[in-house]
Amino acid sequence: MEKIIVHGGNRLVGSVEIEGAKNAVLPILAASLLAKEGTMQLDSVPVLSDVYMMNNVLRFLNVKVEMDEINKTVSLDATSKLSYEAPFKYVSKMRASIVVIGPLLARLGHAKVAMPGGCAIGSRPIDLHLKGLEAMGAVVEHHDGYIEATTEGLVGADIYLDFPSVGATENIMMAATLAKGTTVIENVAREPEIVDLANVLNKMGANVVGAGTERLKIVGVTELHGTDHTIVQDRIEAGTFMVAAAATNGNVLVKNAIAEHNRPLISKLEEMGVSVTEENEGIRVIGTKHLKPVTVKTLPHPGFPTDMQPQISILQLLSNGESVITETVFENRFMHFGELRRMNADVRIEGNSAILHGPAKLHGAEVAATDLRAAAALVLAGLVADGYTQVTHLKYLDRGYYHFHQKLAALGAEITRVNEGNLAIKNREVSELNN
Ligand SMILES: CC(=O)N[C@H]1[C@@H](OP(=O)(O)OP(=O)(O)OC[C@H]2O[C@@H](n3ccc(=O)[nH]c3=O)[C@H](O)[C@@H]2O)O[C@H](CO)[C@@H](O)[C@@H]1O
Ligand SMILES: C=C(OP(=O)(O)O)C(=O)O
Repeated sequence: MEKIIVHGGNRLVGSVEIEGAKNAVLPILAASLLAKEGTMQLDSVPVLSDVYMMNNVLRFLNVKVEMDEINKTVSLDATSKLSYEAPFKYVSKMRASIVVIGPLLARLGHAKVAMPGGCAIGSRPIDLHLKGLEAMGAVVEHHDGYIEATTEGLVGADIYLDFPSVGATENIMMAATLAKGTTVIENVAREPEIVDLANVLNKMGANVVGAGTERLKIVGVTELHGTDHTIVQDRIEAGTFMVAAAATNGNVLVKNAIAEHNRPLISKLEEMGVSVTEENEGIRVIGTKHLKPVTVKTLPHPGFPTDMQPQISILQLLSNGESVITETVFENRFMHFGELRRMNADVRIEGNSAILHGPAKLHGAEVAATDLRAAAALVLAGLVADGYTQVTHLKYLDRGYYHFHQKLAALGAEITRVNEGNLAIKNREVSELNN
């Protein structure tokens, strides 16, 4: 079984490059379906399993997709006759593929997409996506595990989202670009990835105003075309390295990180006593030996991101006293605490809050990643634990982090990724692990 093996105790020092954002590139790849003319040329595309998966969904829909992993580019040509059906085989592997439904409906008037189902962190329904599409005139049917939406032509509508869902905002925004008339969506998600998608759509010829605010106005146009775009930087990957620096009492420059996108995290790090400074080249994080406990509550942007909750919980465990973390976005995003208890973490769960007692003396153990950010958090815990930590179930990590252990190793971590039985395991590690 593949695993990451970390020997804790090293300070992280140096600088680290951050990739383009997974959560921006996935809907932007789906947006290529809207381009009747020309090709899309994307730069700063992160080399992640989720990107391969989305590329396969698009290929199945008859988009020509070429990815260059070395240069981190993807070109997409959706000018041929497209198919309207995204089957279970692909959709079941990645929830985010549900964002093809809005563009397919807008371009073809027909979309048939397998139900994405729930996943580890919560049930994740798509009722808000569908309500928005129905308000624009789509007829939605559920049968045999599929959602089938059809329309004679989408029309602009006034839509209010009960919750500022990222995926629903993206799906409805993309559908509205080719609808007849004006669509106004209120209480929309305001994440930087929504802004990146709106920027791409406008470059493709759409008329989207208000991205980054609570209200989006989209005036429908008749046709969209391909464009060039550089994917916005991944604030969650940047945040993960900021936490890694703070946890190891290190000194790390997170290159080109955008402070504006990470305000809630920066504010919490400063409250804990960590030094965070904006430099010309990025954000420098310098740790402290005496982390202060803090209270954290996850919220839609610009609140504290749920995708940073498992990672910051490691800092809370290391801080001196009682910290609380409350998860309000997903109902089942505390699974990493079960694994962290194996490493001697003192955590009590009360409803949607976790009460953490520090400073924890974490011990190395064999732990299993339960989802993407849990995987990152367990590796971070390993960086500060006594002895060796082995993290398994790395398919989750690969959904969202490129060269994670290599980047940590370059900063000074003692970390390796191995296949059990692979000769790449250093003899010293093997003998110590057997003891
Ligand atoms: C690929 C991508 O961009 N993923 C991000 C996106 O996921 P995703 O777009 O799935 O997240 P949403 O913002 O839609 O979900 C937030 C909450 O709303 C609920 N909900 C959502 C839609 C709906 O129709 N009905 C409903 O009840 C969900 O169950 C969840 O509890 O935003 C999340 C919240 O910031 C992030 O954690 C994910 O990393
Ligand atoms: C939950 C996440 O992603 P997804 O919505 O793709 O599952 C994440 O990026 O932490």
